[in-house]
Amino acid sequence: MEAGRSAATGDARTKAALETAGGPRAPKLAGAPHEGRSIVAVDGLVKRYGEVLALDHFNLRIEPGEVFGLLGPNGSGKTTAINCMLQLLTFDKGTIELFGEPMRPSRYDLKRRIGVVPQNVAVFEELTVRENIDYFCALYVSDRARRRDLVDEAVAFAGLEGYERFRPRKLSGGLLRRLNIACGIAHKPELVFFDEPTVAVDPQSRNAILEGIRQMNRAGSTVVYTSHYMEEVEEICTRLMIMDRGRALATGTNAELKAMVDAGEKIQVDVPEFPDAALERLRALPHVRRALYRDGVLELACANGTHNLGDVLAVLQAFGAAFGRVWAEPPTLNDVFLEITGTELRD
Ligand SMILES: Nc1ncnc2c1ncn2[C@@H]1O[C@H](COP(=O)(O)OP(=O)(O)OP(=O)(O)O)[C@@H](O)[C@H]1O
Repeated sequence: MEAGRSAATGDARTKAALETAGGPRAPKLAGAPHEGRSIVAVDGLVKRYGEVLALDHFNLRIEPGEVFGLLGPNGSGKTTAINCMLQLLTFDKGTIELFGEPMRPSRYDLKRRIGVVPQNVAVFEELTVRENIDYFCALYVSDRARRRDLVDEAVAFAGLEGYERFRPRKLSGGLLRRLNIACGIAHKPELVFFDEPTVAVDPQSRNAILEGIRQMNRAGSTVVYTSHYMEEVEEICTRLMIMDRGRALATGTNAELKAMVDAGEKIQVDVPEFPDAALERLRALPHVRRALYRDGVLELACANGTHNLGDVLAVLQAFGAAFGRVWAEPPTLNDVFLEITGTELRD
């Protein structure tokens, strides 16, 4: 699902935010305890939309301080999982605890500690950038002076200085996305859900968004980040889950996931001429799993290691084989996904 300018309405977010904040007059509550407990704990979650099984006994644990990635192709259940956790959707089975407490639609004390950046841009067209941020911040923070500071900080955080008096329709797609983020995080939540925040944004805005998320995390927020872009998840997430068809397929750090499967480093070398004996020597290297030579290209699949390329080039040199372009690719999360599901993660 792609966010678009046509989706720029504050109504959806207001509903979510009011639900989340419990309204402007919701009581200010002291932080509930969650020391020593997962900040997110989901067990056996089942969600059906009629015939469609969107979440199939889904389990999840996220610890305080993590940038946790939910990575899966379109339709794998990422948004459904988030919306269930936020109690914006009812579900058929399972339990959800946030901050160590059972999450319920009426738990405004928990909802106030959460920020949500929804997949579809949801801001008010008739309000300026600053008014939009202030509006959403006011759902959580009633003190005007405090709010002024928070809005200033959110404007700076999202790189929206100079645009504060603009209405959303005057903003580029990337700036609109940044406004969407500023509206979701101005109240400085402890736990923030970002649902595919970089879909359809330019590279500059994308980098600003990812850097902003890192900063929030350094300042103490736990982040849940959904994406179908594996490069982004690899870049910013401390741990991640690969999802498909409503199920958690694998969870771990980048390195742990790659170590779980047989995916190794791929090496290709352009070699105009290559003797069979050299190919045999390559195949005898302990970390080389497969070596093929065809159409002037040497293709190797190696176990993960640090000296793969050096060892391969040393064999080429020993046989006096002249070589051209050299290309090496470490294993990617796509390889992990491919190995588990038999299909590509990329759309
Ligand atoms: N309101 C709905 N009614 C019926 N089916 C739905 C609805 N929302 C989602 N689904 C279905 O539930 C499954 C999970 O969808 P969901 O949007 O949670 O996936 P996603 O991983 O967030 O995908 P995307 O990246 O496209 O947003 C899909 O098969 C989707 O078609």
